[in-house]
Amino acid sequence: MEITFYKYQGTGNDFVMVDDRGRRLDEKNLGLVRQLCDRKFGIGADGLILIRNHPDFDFEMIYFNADGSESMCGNGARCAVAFASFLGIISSKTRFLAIDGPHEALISGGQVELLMGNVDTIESRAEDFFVNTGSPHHIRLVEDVHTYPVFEKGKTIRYDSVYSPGGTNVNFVQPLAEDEIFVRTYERGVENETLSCGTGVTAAALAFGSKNNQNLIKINTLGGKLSVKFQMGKKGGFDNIWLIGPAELVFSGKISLPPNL
Ligand SMILES: N[C@@H](CCC[C@H](N)C(=O)O)C(=O)O
Repeated sequence: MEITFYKYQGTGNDFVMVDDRGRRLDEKNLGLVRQLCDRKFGIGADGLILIRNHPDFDFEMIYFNADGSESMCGNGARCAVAFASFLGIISSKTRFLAIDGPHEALISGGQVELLMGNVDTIESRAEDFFVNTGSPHHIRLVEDVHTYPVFEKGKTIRYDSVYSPGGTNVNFVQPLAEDEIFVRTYERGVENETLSCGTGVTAAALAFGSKNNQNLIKINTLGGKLSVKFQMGKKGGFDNIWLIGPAELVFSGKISLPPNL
């Protein structure tokens, strides 16, 4: 079978996108997901995204990590909105469905503003924090994120028994100003550091912003800049959480799948 694919990136978090409105791909075929995301034997990406029709929404985003596991992906969702716009499914505004529920988004000049799900609470974990922003995120504040051993420490926390069996993503956050942070993330499902993680920087912004009483946080990642704005509720929750940043088509092509897939 031949598949037409589109490669997108959002602050260096990269995704293979497939217009699967014709339902040609079997989402249970994890071998296929891994093959497409493999950087040596496939196209190469942190994740695969299928765009499908949905009766109640503009489209549905199905997201897979490179290892075939499913989760919510903030950067992937921003790229999916850019892809849906490219395909002519949406214009400047959309309402779509992801694994964690409905989302809204705005797109203009390559920037996508994504409304994230509400967050009820930030949990303390000794000196660290845990926040679920559609996917699970452990947050640790560090003094110098550039020299921090993100892979080694991230992998250890990702497999900590407190997060078993699902595991967690792990974010290391260096404060730069009272409203600005640098974030590096070890992502489960990629099992490595990625250049940026949208749900991760959102979790980091909520934890950092609530500590500093700021509701608009500038974010730096290895792959570029994002921002997160939100409202803090009286009961320790957060709503109106927007993840804002660029999403870009890098290239497109066709791939012939081996017969065993
Ligand atoms: N890169 C993503 C997060 C993808 C999901 C994560 N790896 C998980 O398994 O929870 C983002 O931009 O949010």
